[in-house]
Amino acid sequence: MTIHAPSFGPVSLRNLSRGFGQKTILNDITLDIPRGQFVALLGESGSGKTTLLRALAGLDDDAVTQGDFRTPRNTSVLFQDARLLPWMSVIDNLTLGLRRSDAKVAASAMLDSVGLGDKADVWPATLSGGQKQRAALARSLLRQPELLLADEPFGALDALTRMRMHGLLFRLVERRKPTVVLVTHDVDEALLLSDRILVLKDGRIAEDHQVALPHPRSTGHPTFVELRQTLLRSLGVETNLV
Ligand SMILES: Nc1ncnc2c1ncn2[C@@H]1O[C@H](COP(=O)(O)OP(=O)(O)OP(=O)(O)O)[C@@H](O)[C@H]1O
Repeated sequence: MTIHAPSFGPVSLRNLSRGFGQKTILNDITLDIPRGQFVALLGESGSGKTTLLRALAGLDDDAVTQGDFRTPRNTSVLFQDARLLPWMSVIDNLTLGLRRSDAKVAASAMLDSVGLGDKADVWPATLSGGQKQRAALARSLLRQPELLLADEPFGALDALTRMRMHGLLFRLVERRKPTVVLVTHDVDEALLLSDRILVLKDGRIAEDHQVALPHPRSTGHPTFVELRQTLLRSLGVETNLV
């Protein structure tokens, strides 16, 4: 399936393929994402979501494209584990490698905005899982990325913390409007946050849904419920049991 977004955006790839051994994981994927769009990437386990994200992040030299492959230089990646360096304070983790004279001030402000203003000088090991992910999010956004790639960033968090993180991510992203690709297993997370939902299946983008619902979204909205059922069915979940 070839997907053309309304305008040529910061992410543009043509005929991306990737296999491991004899197994094709991504099969000729073509995708355009307009600037500032929030895209959620769904798919069953093993469908290739992380493989696609790694290719977009430029972390996979063996992903093959024919023709265009464009992503912004200023891209941040957020993983399921926070990947903070344990021997550096939280604020030093944020400013590491950041070349701007106001790095400390900007990092402090970013920590404030994720609710970790009082944790600047502590070791990462003293943070809870949710706090670590907030620090990782702060580190990513401090780079003011044009593209934020997030691979199940809330996957390891409990349900309540996850809900808080949804609100936080949405508010922070609204400020600067980077383009976002969020890999998730969670259909509600995709529906609550994104402008567009892609479903990866059999190596291809099998479905491409626009989510034209205003924010904040209600899980009870009829369009939400309908799209939720469609997506769950696509993911092989019996919706009458949900
Ligand atoms: N480095 C690798 N070597 C061999 N096979 C790999 C490698 N990386 C991924 N794969 C295989 O590619 C397929 C897709 O993996 P990928 O991690 O992209 O799926 P996913 O959709 O992100 O899965 P999940 O939702 O379970 O995280 C899987 O079958 C996986 O075993």
